[in-house]
Amino acid sequence: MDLFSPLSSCFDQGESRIARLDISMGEAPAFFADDLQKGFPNGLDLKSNGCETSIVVGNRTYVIGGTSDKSTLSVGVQVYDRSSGEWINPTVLGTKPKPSKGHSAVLLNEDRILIINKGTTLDDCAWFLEVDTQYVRKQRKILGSEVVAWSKGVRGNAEKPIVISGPSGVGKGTLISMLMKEFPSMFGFSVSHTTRAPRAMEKDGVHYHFTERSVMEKEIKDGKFLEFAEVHGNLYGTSVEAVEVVADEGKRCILDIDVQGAKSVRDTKIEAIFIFIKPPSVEQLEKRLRARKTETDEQIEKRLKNAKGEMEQAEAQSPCIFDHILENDILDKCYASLKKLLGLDDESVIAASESKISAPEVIYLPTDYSESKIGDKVIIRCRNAELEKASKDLIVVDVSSIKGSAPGRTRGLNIYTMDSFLDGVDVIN
Ligand SMILES: Nc1nc2c(ncn2[C@@H]2O[C@H](COP(=O)(O)OP(=O)(O)O)[C@@H](O)[C@H]2O)c(=O)[nH]1
Ligand SMILES: Nc1ncnc2c1ncn2[C@@H]1O[C@H](COP(=O)(O)OP(=O)(O)O)[C@@H](O)[C@H]1O
Repeated sequence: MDLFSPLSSCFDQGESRIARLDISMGEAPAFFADDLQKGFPNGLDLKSNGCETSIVVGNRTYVIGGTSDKSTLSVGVQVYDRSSGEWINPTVLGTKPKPSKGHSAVLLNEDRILIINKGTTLDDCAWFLEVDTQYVRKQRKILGSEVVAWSKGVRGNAEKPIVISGPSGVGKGTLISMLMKEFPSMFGFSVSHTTRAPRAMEKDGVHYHFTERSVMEKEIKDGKFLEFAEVHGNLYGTSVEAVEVVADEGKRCILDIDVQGAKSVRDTKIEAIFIFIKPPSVEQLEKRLRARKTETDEQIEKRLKNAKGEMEQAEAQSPCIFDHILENDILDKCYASLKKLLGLDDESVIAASESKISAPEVIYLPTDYSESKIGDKVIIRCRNAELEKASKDLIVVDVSSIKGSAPGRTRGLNIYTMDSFLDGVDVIN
Protein backbone atom coordinates (compact mmCIF):
# COMPACT_ATOMS: atom_id res chain seq x y z
CA MET A 1 0.00 0.00 0.00
CA ASP A 2 1.20 3.47 -0.79
CA LEU A 3 2.10 6.22 1.60
CA PHE A 4 -0.89 8.04 3.06
CA SER A 5 -3.26 6.12 0.81
CA PRO A 6 -5.85 5.85 3.61
CA LEU A 7 -5.98 9.60 3.39
CA SER A 8 -7.08 9.62 -0.19
CA SER A 9 -10.64 9.03 0.98
CA CYS A 10 -10.43 12.40 2.72
CA PHE A 11 -9.42 13.85 -0.59
CA ASP A 12 -12.50 12.42 -2.26
CA GLN A 13 -14.72 14.18 0.24
CA GLY A 14 -12.94 17.45 -0.45
CA GLU A 15 -13.44 17.02 -4.12
CA SER A 16 -17.21 17.17 -3.84
CA ARG A 17 -17.04 20.42 -1.91
CA ILE A 18 -14.76 22.41 -4.17
CA ALA A 19 -14.44 22.48 -7.90
CA ARG A 20 -11.29 20.77 -9.16
CA LEU A 21 -8.64 22.71 -11.03
CA ASP A 22 -7.53 21.50 -14.41
CA ILE A 23 -3.90 22.33 -14.81
CA SER A 24 -1.63 21.27 -17.61
CA MET A 25 1.41 19.95 -15.67
CA GLY A 26 -0.43 18.34 -12.81
CA GLU A 27 -3.69 18.59 -11.01
CA ALA A 28 -3.96 20.40 -7.73
CA PRO A 29 -5.45 18.80 -4.66
CA ALA A 30 -8.78 20.60 -4.94
CA PHE A 31 -9.30 21.88 -1.43
CA PHE A 32 -5.87 23.45 -1.42
CA ALA A 33 -6.39 25.60 -4.43
CA ASP A 34 -7.85 28.56 -2.57
CA ASP A 35 -5.47 28.28 0.36
CA LEU A 36 -2.42 28.29 -1.86
CA GLN A 37 -3.38 31.56 -3.43
CA LYS A 38 -3.66 33.10 0.05
CA GLY A 39 -0.40 31.76 1.40
CA PHE A 40 0.26 30.29 4.81
CA PRO A 41 0.37 32.78 7.61
CA ASN A 42 1.65 30.66 10.51
CA GLY A 43 5.26 30.71 11.66
CA LEU A 44 6.10 27.26 10.35
CA ASP A 45 4.82 27.87 6.84
CA LEU A 46 2.66 24.92 7.68
CA LYS A 47 -0.92 24.05 7.05
CA SER A 48 -2.48 20.63 7.40
CA ASN A 49 -6.10 19.58 7.16
CA GLY A 50 -5.32 16.07 8.33
CA CYS A 51 -5.34 14.68 4.79
CA GLU A 52 -2.45 16.49 3.19
CA THR A 53 0.20 18.86 4.34
CA SER A 54 1.46 21.78 2.40
CA ILE A 55 4.56 23.78 3.04
CA VAL A 56 6.07 26.80 1.35
CA VAL A 57 9.72 26.75 0.26
CA GLY A 58 10.73 29.93 -1.56
CA ASN A 59 8.25 30.51 -4.32
CA ARG A 60 7.06 26.92 -4.31
CA THR A 61 4.46 25.12 -2.29
CA TYR A 62 4.94 21.40 -1.69
CA VAL A 63 1.77 19.42 -1.09
CA ILE A 64 2.63 16.11 0.53
CA GLY A 65 0.53 13.07 1.26
CA GLY A 66 -2.13 12.59 -1.34
CA THR A 67 -2.85 12.84 -4.99
CA SER A 68 -5.65 13.81 -7.22
CA ASP A 69 -4.89 10.90 -9.51
CA LYS A 70 -7.62 8.48 -8.46
CA SER A 71 -6.60 5.81 -10.96
CA THR A 72 -3.27 5.12 -9.29
CA LEU A 73 -3.70 6.42 -5.75
CA SER A 74 0.04 7.02 -5.90
CA VAL A 75 1.81 9.06 -3.27
CA GLY A 76 1.31 12.71 -3.60
CA VAL A 77 4.18 15.03 -3.67
CA GLN A 78 3.01 17.88 -5.81
CA VAL A 79 4.60 21.22 -6.30
CA TYR A 80 2.82 24.48 -6.94
CA ASP A 81 5.10 27.00 -8.59
CA ARG A 82 3.83 30.39 -7.55
CA SER A 83 5.76 32.30 -10.21
CA SER A 84 4.36 30.32 -13.14
CA GLY A 85 1.08 29.42 -11.45
CA GLU A 86 1.58 25.81 -12.52
CA TRP A 87 1.37 22.49 -10.73
CA ILE A 88 4.27 20.11 -11.22
CA ASN A 89 4.36 16.35 -10.58
CA PRO A 90 7.99 15.83 -9.59
CA THR A 91 10.02 12.65 -9.97
CA VAL A 92 10.06 11.25 -6.44
CA LEU A 93 13.30 9.37 -5.60
CA GLY A 94 14.13 7.14 -2.63
CA THR A 95 11.89 4.89 -0.56
CA LYS A 96 8.78 6.59 0.75
CA PRO A 97 7.58 6.34 4.34
CA LYS A 98 4.87 3.77 5.10
CA PRO A 99 1.29 5.01 5.50
CA SER A 100 0.68 6.56 8.90
CA LYS A 101 -2.17 8.13 10.86
CA GLY A 102 -1.34 11.56 9.50
CA HIS A 103 1.71 13.72 9.40
CA SER A 104 3.04 17.19 9.75
CA ALA A 105 5.89 19.06 8.09
CA VAL A 106 8.56 21.48 9.18
CA LEU A 107 10.91 23.27 6.82
CA LEU A 108 14.64 22.92 7.57
CA ASN A 109 17.25 25.09 5.88
CA GLU A 110 15.27 25.62 2.65
CA ASP A 111 16.69 22.38 1.22
CA ARG A 112 14.67 19.73 3.06
CA ILE A 113 11.36 19.29 4.82
CA LEU A 114 11.10 17.26 8.00
CA ILE A 115 7.99 15.07 7.81
CA ILE A 116 6.77 13.73 11.14
CA ASN A 117 4.52 10.66 10.89
CA LYS A 118 1.89 10.37 13.58
CA GLY A 119 1.30 7.19 15.58
CA THR A 120 4.57 5.52 14.57
CA THR A 121 7.48 4.54 16.79
CA LEU A 122 10.09 7.20 17.22
CA ASP A 123 12.43 5.09 15.10
CA ASP A 124 10.13 5.53 12.11
CA CYS A 125 8.57 8.93 12.73
CA ALA A 126 11.05 11.29 11.08
CA TRP A 127 11.53 11.46 7.34
CA PHE A 128 13.13 14.10 5.19
CA LEU A 129 11.71 15.21 1.89
CA GLU A 130 14.66 16.80 0.13
CA VAL A 131 13.71 19.58 -2.26
CA ASP A 132 17.02 21.28 -3.01
CA THR A 133 19.93 19.27 -1.62
CA GLN A 134 23.02 18.67 -3.74
CA TYR A 135 21.74 15.20 -4.70
CA VAL A 136 18.36 16.58 -5.76
CA ARG A 137 19.99 19.33 -7.84
CA LYS A 138 22.23 16.79 -9.55
CA GLN A 139 19.36 14.40 -10.30
CA ARG A 140 17.29 17.32 -11.59
CA LYS A 141 20.03 18.00 -14.12
CA ILE A 142 20.43 14.33 -15.10
CA LEU A 143 16.72 13.57 -15.37
CA GLY A 144 15.78 16.95 -16.83
CA SER A 145 12.70 17.14 -14.63
CA GLU A 146 11.63 18.44 -11.24
CA VAL A 147 12.95 16.10 -8.53
CA VAL A 148 12.36 15.54 -4.83
CA ALA A 149 13.91 12.74 -2.75
CA TRP A 150 12.92 10.91 0.42
CA SER A 151 15.49 10.04 3.07
CA LYS A 152 14.56 8.38 6.32
CA GLY A 153 15.88 9.96 9.52
CA VAL A 154 17.93 7.46 11.54
CA ARG A 155 18.40 8.03 15.27
CA GLY A 156 21.93 8.03 16.60
CA ASN A 157 25.18 8.00 14.80
CA ALA A 158 25.28 5.02 12.48
CA GLU A 159 28.77 4.60 11.09
CA LYS A 160 29.70 5.86 7.64
CA PRO A 161 29.39 3.43 4.71
CA ILE A 162 32.59 1.78 3.50
CA VAL A 163 33.47 1.85 -0.20
CA ILE A 164 35.99 -0.81 -1.22
CA SER A 165 37.58 -0.76 -4.67
CA GLY A 166 40.48 -2.50 -6.31
CA PRO A 167 41.38 -4.45 -9.41
CA SER A 168 39.69 -7.72 -10.19
CA GLY A 169 41.29 -10.59 -8.27
CA VAL A 170 43.01 -8.42 -5.65
CA GLY A 171 40.98 -9.93 -2.81
CA LYS A 172 38.14 -7.42 -2.17
CA GLY A 173 35.49 -10.10 -1.95
CA THR A 174 37.68 -12.24 0.31
CA LEU A 175 38.34 -9.36 2.73
CA ILE A 176 34.67 -8.32 2.79
CA SER A 177 33.58 -11.91 3.52
CA MET A 178 36.05 -12.08 6.42
CA LEU A 179 34.70 -8.84 7.84
CA MET A 180 31.08 -9.93 7.55
CA LYS A 181 31.83 -13.33 9.05
CA GLU A 182 33.63 -11.88 12.05
CA PHE A 183 31.13 -9.03 12.60
CA PRO A 184 27.81 -10.33 11.24
CA SER A 185 25.60 -7.88 13.12
CA MET A 186 27.77 -4.87 12.30
CA PHE A 187 28.09 -4.94 8.51
CA GLY A 188 25.70 -5.35 5.63
CA PHE A 189 26.69 -5.79 2.01
CA SER A 190 25.20 -3.51 -0.63
CA VAL A 191 24.03 -6.00 -3.28
CA SER A 192 24.80 -4.44 -6.66
CA HIS A 193 23.02 -4.97 -9.95
CA THR A 194 25.02 -6.35 -12.86
CA THR A 195 24.45 -7.47 -16.43
CA ARG A 196 27.26 -10.04 -16.24
CA ALA A 197 26.37 -13.73 -16.05
CA PRO A 198 26.39 -15.35 -12.61
CA ARG A 199 29.40 -17.50 -11.66
CA ALA A 200 28.83 -21.08 -10.49
CA MET A 201 28.58 -20.30 -6.77
CA GLU A 202 26.86 -16.93 -7.06
CA LYS A 203 23.25 -16.47 -5.95
CA ASP A 204 20.87 -13.90 -7.35
CA GLY A 205 20.01 -11.29 -4.70
CA VAL A 206 22.93 -12.33 -2.49
CA HIS A 207 26.09 -11.69 -4.50
CA TYR A 208 24.43 -9.54 -7.16
CA HIS A 209 21.05 -8.77 -8.59
CA PHE A 210 21.61 -10.28 -12.04
CA THR A 211 19.68 -8.32 -14.60
CA GLU A 212 19.16 -7.52 -18.27
CA ARG A 213 20.91 -4.51 -19.73
CA SER A 214 17.68 -2.98 -21.09
CA VAL A 215 15.98 -3.29 -17.69
CA MET A 216 18.94 -1.79 -15.88
CA GLU A 217 19.27 1.06 -18.35
CA LYS A 218 15.60 1.92 -17.84
CA GLU A 219 16.03 1.86 -14.06
CA ILE A 220 19.10 4.08 -14.34
CA LYS A 221 17.00 6.54 -16.38
CA ASP A 222 14.34 6.46 -13.68
CA GLY A 223 16.92 7.56 -11.11
CA LYS A 224 16.97 4.28 -9.15
CA PHE A 225 20.77 4.09 -9.01
CA LEU A 226 23.13 5.82 -6.69
CA GLU A 227 25.96 5.11 -9.15
CA PHE A 228 26.68 2.84 -12.09
CA ALA A 229 29.58 2.10 -14.43
CA GLU A 230 30.59 -0.03 -17.39
CA VAL A 231 33.25 -2.40 -16.03
CA HIS A 232 35.08 -5.08 -18.06
CA GLY A 233 32.30 -4.90 -20.68
CA ASN A 234 29.33 -5.22 -18.31
CA LEU A 235 27.09 -2.75 -16.53
CA TYR A 236 27.30 -2.62 -12.73
CA GLY A 237 25.44 -0.33 -10.35
CA THR A 238 24.40 0.34 -6.78
CA SER A 239 20.70 0.96 -6.40
CA VAL A 240 19.52 3.43 -3.79
CA GLU A 241 17.43 0.62 -2.34
CA ALA A 242 20.48 -1.64 -1.88
CA VAL A 243 22.04 0.92 0.44
CA GLU A 244 18.78 1.68 2.26
CA VAL A 245 18.11 -2.01 3.00
CA VAL A 246 21.39 -2.21 4.92
CA ALA A 247 20.78 1.06 6.80
CA ASP A 248 17.33 -0.17 7.80
CA GLU A 249 18.88 -3.28 9.35
CA GLY A 250 20.89 -0.87 11.48
CA LYS A 251 24.11 -2.10 9.86
CA ARG A 252 27.09 -0.37 8.35
CA CYS A 253 26.99 -0.60 4.59
CA ILE A 254 29.89 -2.05 2.57
CA LEU A 255 30.05 -1.31 -1.16
CA ASP A 256 32.34 -3.32 -3.44
CA ILE A 257 32.49 -1.08 -6.51
CA ASP A 258 35.01 -0.12 -9.15
CA VAL A 259 37.07 3.09 -9.23
CA GLN A 260 34.58 4.93 -11.50
CA GLY A 261 31.78 4.02 -9.09
CA ALA A 262 33.86 5.16 -6.10
CA LYS A 263 34.44 8.48 -7.87
CA SER A 264 30.69 8.88 -8.50
CA VAL A 265 29.91 8.20 -4.86
CA ARG A 266 32.63 10.65 -3.81
CA ASP A 267 31.06 13.26 -6.12
CA THR A 268 27.66 12.87 -4.45
CA LYS A 269 29.37 14.06 -1.24
CA ILE A 270 27.97 11.07 0.64
CA GLU A 271 30.05 10.68 3.76
CA ALA A 272 31.85 7.37 3.42
CA ILE A 273 35.28 5.81 3.94
CA PHE A 274 36.94 5.08 0.59
CA ILE A 275 39.46 2.23 0.61
CA PHE A 276 41.47 0.96 -2.35
CA ILE A 277 43.00 -2.52 -2.19
CA LYS A 278 46.09 -2.94 -4.32
CA PRO A 279 48.00 -6.10 -5.23
CA PRO A 280 51.68 -6.61 -4.31
CA SER A 281 52.38 -6.90 -8.05
CA VAL A 282 50.61 -7.41 -11.37
CA GLU A 283 52.15 -10.91 -11.52
CA GLN A 284 50.52 -11.83 -8.19
CA LEU A 285 47.23 -10.40 -9.41
CA GLU A 286 47.36 -12.54 -12.53
CA LYS A 287 48.21 -15.61 -10.45
CA ARG A 288 45.18 -15.03 -8.19
CA LEU A 289 42.85 -14.42 -11.11
CA ARG A 290 43.97 -17.59 -12.88
CA ALA A 291 43.78 -19.64 -9.66
CA ARG A 292 40.21 -18.44 -9.05
CA LYS A 293 39.17 -20.11 -12.32
CA THR A 294 36.08 -17.96 -12.78
CA GLU A 295 37.11 -16.14 -15.98
CA THR A 296 38.21 -17.17 -19.43
CA ASP A 297 41.73 -16.27 -20.63
CA GLU A 298 40.27 -13.45 -22.67
CA GLN A 299 38.37 -12.05 -19.67
CA ILE A 300 41.49 -12.30 -17.52
CA GLU A 301 43.47 -10.32 -20.13
CA LYS A 302 40.81 -7.61 -20.10
CA ARG A 303 40.80 -7.44 -16.29
CA LEU A 304 44.60 -7.21 -16.11
CA LYS A 305 44.61 -4.45 -18.70
CA ASN A 306 41.98 -2.51 -16.74
CA ALA A 307 43.87 -3.08 -13.47
CA LYS A 308 46.70 -0.82 -14.61
CA GLY A 309 44.35 2.10 -15.23
CA GLU A 310 42.50 1.52 -11.97
CA MET A 311 45.74 1.60 -9.98
CA GLU A 312 46.88 4.77 -11.70
CA GLN A 313 43.56 6.48 -10.98
CA ALA A 314 43.53 5.31 -7.37
CA GLU A 315 47.04 6.56 -6.68
CA ALA A 316 46.58 9.89 -8.48
CA GLN A 317 46.63 12.78 -6.08
CA SER A 318 44.16 14.89 -7.96
CA PRO A 319 41.37 14.08 -7.77
CA CYS A 320 42.13 12.04 -4.69
CA ILE A 321 39.33 9.47 -4.49
CA PHE A 322 40.53 7.18 -1.74
CA ASP A 323 41.17 7.85 1.95
CA HIS A 324 43.26 4.71 2.36
CA ILE A 325 45.25 2.39 0.11
CA LEU A 326 45.94 -1.08 1.52
CA GLU A 327 48.24 -3.62 -0.07
CA ASN A 328 46.87 -7.16 0.00
CA ASP A 329 50.05 -9.20 0.08
CA ILE A 330 49.64 -11.52 3.07
CA LEU A 331 45.88 -11.88 3.49
CA ASP A 332 45.81 -11.95 7.30
CA LYS A 333 48.08 -8.90 7.52
CA CYS A 334 45.89 -6.94 5.12
CA TYR A 335 42.76 -7.98 7.02
CA ALA A 336 44.33 -6.81 10.29
CA SER A 337 45.14 -3.42 8.70
CA LEU A 338 41.58 -3.13 7.39
CA LYS A 339 40.15 -3.83 10.83
CA LYS A 340 42.51 -1.34 12.41
CA LEU A 341 41.51 1.50 10.13
CA LEU A 342 37.84 0.68 10.76
CA GLY A 343 38.48 0.82 14.50
CA LEU A 344 37.89 -2.92 14.85
CA ASP A 345 41.22 -4.12 16.13
CA ASP A 346 41.10 -5.71 19.58
CA GLU A 347 42.00 -2.54 21.50
CA SER A 348 39.33 -0.41 19.83
CA VAL A 349 36.64 -3.08 20.25
CA ILE A 350 37.34 -3.37 24.00
CA ALA A 351 37.28 0.42 24.39
CA ALA A 352 33.98 0.64 22.50
CA SER A 353 32.32 -2.10 24.56
CA GLU A 354 33.39 -0.40 27.78
CA SER A 355 31.86 2.93 26.76
CA LYS A 356 28.74 1.36 25.22
CA ILE A 357 25.76 3.71 25.33
CA SER A 358 22.43 2.13 26.24
CA ALA A 359 19.91 1.58 23.43
CA PRO A 360 17.45 4.43 22.83
CA GLU A 361 14.07 4.05 24.58
CA VAL A 362 11.09 2.79 22.53
CA ILE A 363 8.40 5.48 22.41
CA TYR A 364 5.40 6.04 20.16
CA LEU A 365 4.68 9.39 18.64
CA PRO A 366 1.12 10.42 19.54
CA THR A 367 -1.54 11.10 16.93
CA ASP A 368 -2.68 14.31 18.58
CA TYR A 369 -0.01 16.90 19.09
CA SER A 370 1.16 20.33 18.14
CA GLU A 371 4.68 21.14 17.11
CA SER A 372 7.00 24.15 17.19
CA LYS A 373 10.43 24.72 15.75
CA ILE A 374 12.96 26.32 18.04
CA GLY A 375 16.37 26.61 16.42
CA ASP A 376 17.50 23.12 15.43
CA LYS A 377 14.85 21.43 17.57
CA VAL A 378 11.28 20.54 16.76
CA ILE A 379 9.26 20.31 19.95
CA ILE A 380 6.23 18.03 19.80
CA ARG A 381 3.70 18.70 22.51
CA CYS A 382 1.25 15.87 23.27
CA ARG A 383 -2.36 17.00 23.67
CA ASN A 384 -4.65 16.16 26.61
CA ALA A 385 -5.67 12.55 25.92
CA GLU A 386 -2.10 11.58 25.24
CA LEU A 387 -0.88 13.60 28.22
CA GLU A 388 -2.81 11.43 30.66
CA LYS A 389 -0.95 8.37 29.40
CA ALA A 390 2.47 9.93 29.08
CA SER A 391 4.60 10.89 32.02
CA LYS A 392 6.61 13.12 29.71
CA ASP A 393 4.54 15.28 27.44
CA LEU A 394 7.18 16.68 25.11
CA ILE A 395 9.09 14.90 22.39
CA VAL A 396 12.12 16.69 21.04
CA VAL A 397 13.41 16.01 17.53
CA ASP A 398 16.90 17.48 17.45
CA VAL A 399 18.26 17.90 13.92
CA SER A 400 21.40 19.82 14.88
CA SER A 401 23.73 16.88 14.19
CA ILE A 402 22.16 15.28 11.16
CA LYS A 403 24.58 13.86 8.63
CA GLY A 404 24.06 12.63 5.12
CA SER A 405 21.06 12.89 2.88
CA ALA A 406 19.36 11.06 0.03
CA PRO A 407 20.22 8.70 -1.50
CA GLY A 408 20.08 6.58 1.66
CA ARG A 409 19.33 7.55 5.19
CA THR A 410 19.94 10.75 7.12
CA ARG A 411 21.86 9.84 10.25
CA GLY A 412 22.49 11.57 13.55
CA LEU A 413 18.91 12.37 14.50
CA ASN A 414 18.43 12.80 18.25
CA ILE A 415 14.89 12.17 19.50
CA TYR A 416 14.08 12.22 23.21
CA THR A 417 11.24 12.93 25.65
CA MET A 418 10.94 15.70 28.21
CA ASP A 419 8.51 16.79 30.86
CA SER A 420 7.50 20.40 30.15
CA PHE A 421 6.56 21.02 33.80
CA LEU A 422 9.77 19.67 35.28
CA ASP A 423 11.95 21.19 32.62
CA GLY A 424 10.11 24.51 32.60
CA VAL A 425 9.89 24.57 28.82
CA ASP A 426 7.69 27.29 27.46
CA VAL A 427 6.36 25.93 24.18
CA ILE A 428 5.13 28.38 21.62
CA ASN A 429 2.38 27.02 19.40
N1 LIG B 1 30.62 0.92 -10.24
C1 LIG B 1 30.31 -0.27 -9.76
N2 LIG B 1 31.20 -1.26 -9.80
C2 LIG B 1 30.84 -2.45 -9.27
C3 LIG B 1 29.58 -2.67 -8.68
N3 LIG B 1 29.53 -3.95 -8.24
C4 LIG B 1 30.71 -4.49 -8.54
N4 LIG B 1 31.51 -3.60 -9.15
C5 LIG B 1 32.89 -3.75 -9.63
O1 LIG B 1 32.88 -4.45 -10.84
C6 LIG B 1 34.12 -5.12 -10.97
C7 LIG B 1 33.89 -6.52 -11.43
O2 LIG B 1 33.23 -7.23 -10.42
P1 LIG B 1 33.01 -8.78 -10.58
O3 LIG B 1 32.39 -9.05 -11.91
O4 LIG B 1 32.28 -9.28 -9.39
O5 LIG B 1 34.47 -9.38 -10.67
P2 LIG B 1 35.67 -9.43 -9.61
O6 LIG B 1 36.03 -8.06 -9.18
O7 LIG B 1 36.74 -10.06 -10.41
O8 LIG B 1 35.23 -10.28 -8.47
C8 LIG B 1 34.81 -4.99 -9.63
O9 LIG B 1 35.78 -3.95 -9.74
C9 LIG B 1 33.74 -4.58 -8.69
O10 LIG B 1 34.23 -3.78 -7.62
C10 LIG B 1 28.67 -1.58 -8.64
O11 LIG B 1 27.56 -1.65 -8.14
N5 LIG B 1 29.08 -0.42 -9.19
N1 LIG C 1 46.43 -12.04 0.04
C1 LIG C 1 46.10 -13.04 -0.79
N2 LIG C 1 47.02 -13.94 -1.16
C2 LIG C 1 46.72 -14.94 -2.00
N3 LIG C 1 45.50 -15.14 -2.55
C3 LIG C 1 44.54 -14.27 -2.22
C4 LIG C 1 44.78 -13.18 -1.33
N4 LIG C 1 43.63 -12.51 -1.20
C5 LIG C 1 42.71 -13.14 -1.96
N5 LIG C 1 43.25 -14.20 -2.57
C6 LIG C 1 42.61 -15.12 -3.54
O1 LIG C 1 42.58 -14.42 -4.78
C7 LIG C 1 41.40 -14.74 -5.50
C8 LIG C 1 40.69 -13.44 -5.85
O2 LIG C 1 40.15 -12.89 -4.67
P1 LIG C 1 38.73 -12.19 -4.66
O3 LIG C 1 38.39 -11.92 -3.25
O4 LIG C 1 37.77 -12.99 -5.46
O5 LIG C 1 39.09 -10.85 -5.45
P2 LIG C 1 38.17 -9.65 -5.96
O6 LIG C 1 36.90 -9.72 -5.20
O7 LIG C 1 38.96 -8.43 -5.66
O8 LIG C 1 37.99 -9.88 -7.40
C9 LIG C 1 40.59 -15.66 -4.64
O9 LIG C 1 40.77 -16.98 -5.09
C10 LIG C 1 41.17 -15.47 -3.25
O10 LIG C 1 41.08 -16.63 -2.47
